[in-house]
Amino acid sequence: MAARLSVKQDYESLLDKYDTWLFDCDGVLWEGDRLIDGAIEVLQLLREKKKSVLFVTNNATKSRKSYKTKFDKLGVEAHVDEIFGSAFASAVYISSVLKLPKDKKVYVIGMSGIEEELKEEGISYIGGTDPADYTLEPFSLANFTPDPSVGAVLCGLDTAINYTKLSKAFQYLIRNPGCAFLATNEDSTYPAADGLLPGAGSISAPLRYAYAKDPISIGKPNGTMLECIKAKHDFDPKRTLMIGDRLNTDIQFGKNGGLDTLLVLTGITKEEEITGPNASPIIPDYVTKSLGDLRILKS
Ligand SMILES: C[C@H](OP(=O)(O)O)C(=O)O
Ligand SMILES: [Mg+2]
Repeated sequence: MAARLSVKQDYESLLDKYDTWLFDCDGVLWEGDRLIDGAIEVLQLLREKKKSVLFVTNNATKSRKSYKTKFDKLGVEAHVDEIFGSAFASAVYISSVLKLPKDKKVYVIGMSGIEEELKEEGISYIGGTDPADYTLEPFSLANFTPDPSVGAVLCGLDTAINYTKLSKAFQYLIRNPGCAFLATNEDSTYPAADGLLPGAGSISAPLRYAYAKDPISIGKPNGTMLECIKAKHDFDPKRTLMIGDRLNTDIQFGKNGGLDTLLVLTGITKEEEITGPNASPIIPDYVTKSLGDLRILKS
């Protein structure tokens, strides 16, 4: 059973036990552009205590650089090399694991975050935010000239998803058996400021249904993200805490990587998913209502 944190001593023992603190973003630090109450103070406190603070988000709509801008705007101290997004991890995967040849391209369903990270990694792409794909006109196969250099389809959260993008991605997959099918992440939902919206997994769902194959998913809970972090930061997994709001991504990610986990209830996971007859089998080590609860350490 997860330990419920409530009194100051509980939080003090976390401070003693963990040197590296990995933070999920949506639902932990913020909902959309609204900060979770107390998040700034808690992060400041951890830095004052010389803890290493890293941000690990499945949200691929932004690159690390754009996240830095968001952190700055919200008044939260963060540095680009502390930020790990699934757009970045996907670009690293394509170049280092898939080793997509330089003359090949990626067809992107997704937004500028993916494009910026692909560019940064020297990977060519088409689709994405290309205005030619922003159309509600019926898709015509007769008028479609596929780019023969497409060697991978990468699908992330795309708030302008349409039938043309899905059809092009599908064509690339079925025409070329060697074409890799990748997803930045598979979150079914996304915690926006005013409620839940479909997440990146809901964008790739029509494609995986049509293609009858699952994509390789890069983000949490899969290990690629942790590999990216390990490549840049030295940390002892036994003294590292993963803090998240979603059981099947954040908490499972921590478990897969041998990290302890803290669940907050300010995002996706609700109380009934961790207690009672319908509780999930994914059990975090600790639960607290909100990251802001750690402010008790200042009193
Ligand atoms: C919600 C999730 O972002 P995270 O919670 O990992 O920051 C996502 O955008 O799919
Ligand atoms: Mg989250």
